[in-house]
Amino acid sequence: MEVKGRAPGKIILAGEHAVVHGAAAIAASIDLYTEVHLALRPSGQEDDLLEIDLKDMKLNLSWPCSQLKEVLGDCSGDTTLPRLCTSEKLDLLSGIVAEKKLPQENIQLSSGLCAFLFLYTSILGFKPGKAVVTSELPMGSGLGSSASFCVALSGALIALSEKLFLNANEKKIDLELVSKWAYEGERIIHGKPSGIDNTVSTFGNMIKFKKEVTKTNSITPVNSTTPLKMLITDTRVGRNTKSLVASVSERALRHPHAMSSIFDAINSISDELALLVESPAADQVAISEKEEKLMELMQMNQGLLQCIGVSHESIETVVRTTMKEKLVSKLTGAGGGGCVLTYVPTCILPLYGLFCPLSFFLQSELSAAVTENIISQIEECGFRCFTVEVGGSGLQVFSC
Ligand SMILES: Nc1ncnc2c1ncn2[C@@H]1O[C@H](COP(=O)(O)OP(=O)(O)O)[C@@H](O)[C@H]1O
Ligand SMILES: C[C@@](O)(CCOP(=O)(O)O)CC(=O)O
Ligand SMILES: [Mg+2]
Repeated sequence: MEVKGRAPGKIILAGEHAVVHGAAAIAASIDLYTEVHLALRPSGQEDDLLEIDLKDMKLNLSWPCSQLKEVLGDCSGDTTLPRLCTSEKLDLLSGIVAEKKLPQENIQLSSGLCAFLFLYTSILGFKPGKAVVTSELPMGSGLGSSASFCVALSGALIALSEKLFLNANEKKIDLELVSKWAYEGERIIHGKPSGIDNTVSTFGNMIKFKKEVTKTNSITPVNSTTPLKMLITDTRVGRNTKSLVASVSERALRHPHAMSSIFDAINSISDELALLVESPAADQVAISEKEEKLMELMQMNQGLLQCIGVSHESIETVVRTTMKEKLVSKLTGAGGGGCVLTYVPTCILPLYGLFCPLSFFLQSELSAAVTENIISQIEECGFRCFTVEVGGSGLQVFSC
């Protein structure tokens, strides 16, 4: 039996990092995906391998299931109750991955491979199988590649374990369950994730997310009344979410009152942004007012992200370059390099202090010209720009 899981990456419009500390954040799925194709090997065959083929990295690794069983011990359990990977188990998994002596340029994949082995053996046990992984997302750059990998993989694993596509089984995939397993994978990669990335990758669209300690997380759909056009700049500066999240927590320990005020301010920005995105705007004047407010909120959020220490010279370069054209940018995801969002308003003229009741067609022509100009200036700095569709579908699982 073979299945394929496909899950999107994401952008965070407001609230990254603060969300780990209990503030609200707004995230939306984007139309860039990770796919995991999973096939079980027929039982009784000589090779009892568990194999992973990371196509984009041209990296193929395998482990005999008998060896995994010997090292990891019993992994069985109720698959409907996602389990935490204990630190003892993580040490065992890290040892198994370290034996493969990954080339230095791929060393950051170790945590992803530990997450793979943990999720596979926890959900399917030691059944021999093969996973083929491809992704359109730049890895480690703030667009949620780790979550989309964990969600696509968990979706495929649950579908296989529940034999979803066999014998006219009409049971639908349990998205809550997939998201919870993916969260356990994210924990291995991020250390202390909020859960926003696996949630938006699983369910898609745009959400307001707030982590709760004693009860279930609060997840509210945000229904945008206007399409949001985002330009993304990949600064190509590598960084690691786990260490950035840890550095913010350390700063919060050093300056608890100041940091908690910043998290509160970010919480208010997320609340306001969600209301704004959902508010109707009947005419060009209302639309342009709404867009200006949105840009102001993003600008304030970027300032606060700089305050908590997660901006970077490359991010500031993009912020300054777009500011020259009166557009606003903020980092997305963990920061420290990675990707930057630039909001491209539909009403460009009011930004230049001009108001003219131009037709929508002329406005969008102008907006395209301004965007092109900005892209060429940003790319001159050695960065890469692309646009994305915001708020599409979440996890999809297919039978192959
Ligand atoms: N397709 C993939 N295959 C294996 N591991 C992956 C894949 N995508 C992401 N990862 C893991 O996630 C890590 C990047 O996650 P992270 O630092 O959270 O950045 P982001 O989620 O923003 O891309 C990678 O270093 C790797 O360990
Ligand atoms: C910084 C954070 O808010 C988002 C991290 O996103 P990414 O892994 O950088 O795509 C962490 C989290 O919420 O888990
Ligand atoms: Mg991540």
